[in-house]
Amino acid sequence: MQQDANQALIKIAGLSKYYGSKAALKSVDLTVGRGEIVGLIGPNGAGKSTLLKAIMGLIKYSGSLTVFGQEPMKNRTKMLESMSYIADVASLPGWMKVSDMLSFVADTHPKFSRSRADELLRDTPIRQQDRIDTLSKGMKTRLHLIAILAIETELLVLDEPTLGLDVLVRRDFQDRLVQDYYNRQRSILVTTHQVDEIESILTRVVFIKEGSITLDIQMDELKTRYCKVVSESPMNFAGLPNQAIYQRNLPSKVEAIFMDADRELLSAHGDVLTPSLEDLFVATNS
Ligand SMILES: Nc1ncnc2c1ncn2[C@@H]1O[C@H](COP(=O)(O)OP(=O)(O)OP(=O)(O)O)[C@@H](O)[C@H]1O
Repeated sequence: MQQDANQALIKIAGLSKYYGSKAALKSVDLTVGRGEIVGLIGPNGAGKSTLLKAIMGLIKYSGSLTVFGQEPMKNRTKMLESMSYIADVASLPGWMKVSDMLSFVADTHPKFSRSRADELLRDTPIRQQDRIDTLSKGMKTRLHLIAILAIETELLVLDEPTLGLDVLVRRDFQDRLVQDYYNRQRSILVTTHQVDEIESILTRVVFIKEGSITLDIQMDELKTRYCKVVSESPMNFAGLPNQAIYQRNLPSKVEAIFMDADRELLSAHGDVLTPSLEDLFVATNS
């Protein structure tokens, strides 16, 4: 499924998903293009996993959804040749040895590189002869990520990929993702609650809340449109053309987040900084 460079890999319009009378997704529109690393960020129960499952053709939905121009539920096998997915619950066969599991993936996935997997594995304490059920929870997740990283697909869909991993391994995984992205022009759609850690590798962020997308913005644009004012004394923004979208009063300082505000006017009130993704997430979900 080779596509031309400008074609959207994922195209979603008016996507809704109901569980009984409960709406998990409400008319979601989202397009993911080639070379993008998109972070799908939202509070618990926002609909992130549901959206990824729809993209993977694992659940029924209403609305329009194509991946590589195909409907996932109808062309799942073909679609999986060009994309890889890791769910938030790692499920590897515990009775297998690591080497057998990698051989199994090699036999079943045409784009799996066994030599790449072996190379990645050498940087970990996991040995080829280890039985999977003797590995710690974090090591199992790590093995799963290695298997996924060694599949050379154009699109990676990752649901909470680093859950349960220590900070060193999380950082290593993110660095490898970026290397792959720059080297191979892959696209990545990733959900995570580790907002602050993922921030540096994203090109775009999508906030989702109660089944609806509340913000969809390139990281560069986010840095120019939003700012954070920090002051050690109480701030009074009365009279400013833009009011803060969020204010946090701490014992030692006051922080306020603004959108499309005049930074020069704000500088009279405190230090004007670029908000972190976490700041923005809290501001838009409070
Ligand atoms: N199989 C299901 N049956 C009924 N309701 C479901 C099912 N799966 C998800 N939901 C509901 O749909 C909503 C969205 O769930 P989803 O798992 O997509 O959230 P999420 O953003 O991934 O949350 P988290 O960050 O906690 O993993 C929630 O209200 C959830 O209870």
